[in-house]
Amino acid sequence: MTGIVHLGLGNFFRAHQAWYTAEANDGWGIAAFTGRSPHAPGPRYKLITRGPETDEISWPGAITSTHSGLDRAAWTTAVASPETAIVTLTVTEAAYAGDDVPGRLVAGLAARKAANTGSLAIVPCDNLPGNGEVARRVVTEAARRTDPALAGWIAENVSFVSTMVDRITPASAPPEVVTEPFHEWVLQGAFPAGRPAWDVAGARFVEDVLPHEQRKLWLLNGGHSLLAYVGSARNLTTVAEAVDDPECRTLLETWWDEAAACLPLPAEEIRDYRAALVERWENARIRHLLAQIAMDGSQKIPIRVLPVLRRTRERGGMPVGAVRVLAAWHRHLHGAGAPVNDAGAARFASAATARDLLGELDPALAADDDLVTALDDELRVAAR
Ligand SMILES: NC(=O)c1ccc[n+]([C@@H]2O[C@H](COP(=O)([O-])OP(=O)(O)OC[C@H]3O[C@@H](n4cnc5c(N)ncnc54)[C@H](O)[C@@H]3O)[C@@H](O)[C@H]2O)c1
Ligand SMILES: O=P(O)(O)OC[C@@H](O)[C@@H](O)[C@H](O)[C@H](O)CO
Repeated sequence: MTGIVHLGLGNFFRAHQAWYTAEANDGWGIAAFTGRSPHAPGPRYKLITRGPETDEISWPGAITSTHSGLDRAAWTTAVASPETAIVTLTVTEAAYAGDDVPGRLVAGLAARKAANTGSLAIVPCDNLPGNGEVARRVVTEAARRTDPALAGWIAENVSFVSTMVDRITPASAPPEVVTEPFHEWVLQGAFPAGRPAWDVAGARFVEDVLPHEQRKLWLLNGGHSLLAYVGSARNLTTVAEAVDDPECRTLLETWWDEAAACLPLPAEEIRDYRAALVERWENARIRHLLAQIAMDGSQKIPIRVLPVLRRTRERGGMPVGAVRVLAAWHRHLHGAGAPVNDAGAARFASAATARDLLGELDPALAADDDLVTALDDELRVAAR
């Protein structure tokens, strides 16, 4: 049995969802489609689980076939197959803002409706808050534009599962995938046609994924973005270098204090998570490039940094850590540190003042004079 169709055949998928499925070892397999590449690499890959001192090698075997994402016929056939119960996605944050991925999902679901092969679950695994709800919205809107009856069928037959996914997996040369020992997967939502026993490998199925998602997106991903912009401007190359740099570390702790104050979680859980993050990031045998994390900041800053900034302002505080991340990101867009690799950057880069930059992010923030002054001061410091 195949059971799972995946879109976005990248390293994270191989180290995470494909690994969990292999560990479940209960007969499920994955037909995996590349996101954009016309050439599909083979299904076999070597997974190097890289601890601080040793490597563990495995060859997870859950991927049963691979296909080019440009092969629309293979895609619609796979989604429509009566064997398929789940569609998983790793297509980057930016893809949810475009037309291509929603369009492909709609084409697959239209074929499934026509084949009368029943309900299924769509499981996005990108670092987006409420990724299931985001997928539901963009897919439903795309379906409504072409076929309102299909939108109705989707509402009745497709479950959009929201997930928090975590396993640091830097870019590496295929067929080798390097990942860390730590892994986490928290899922909220129904699987109307069944699922693998991913819980065997530690996945958790919860009623409310939100606090897990906020913990990860703000502390881990927000911390990553901070290190990427501040650290690369200080000529550092990797996360391990940046977390050991006193200036980056002080700012990171300031940001973490601000984010922690906004998290609906017990203090000791947050303290342990922060300590574990430092340990994970200090693993210098994982070469995680700041330049990779710096990519697509226009998609990442609004979800990793702004929620904490807004909440802190609502309580009357001044989030100095968040403000410094915004200033470092703006400076990055003007040439400091890692190269700019972000199709959505232009409008933020051309913001000439602190008020303009905040206005591009959220007009309500641009009306906050104290925040504008704080960011203005930081932009001046950063420009020196
Ligand atoms: N790498 C990690 O440590 C990690 C951890 C947690 C979550 N994630 C999530 O997984 C995503 C993929 O990470 P990765 O490390 O595998 O990256 P990757 O670059 O190896 O893979 C990205 C995949 O997305 C596809 N893609 C990109 N843009 C697309 C588009 N517009 N339309 C369709 N497909 C598109 C690519 O073709 C590729 O298959 C990340 O963006 C992130 O949201 C990654
Ligand atoms: O993968 P991205 O580009 O969304 O973000 C870069 C990193 O912050 C991210 O990959 C983390 O390493 C990952 O989310 C850890 O699970």
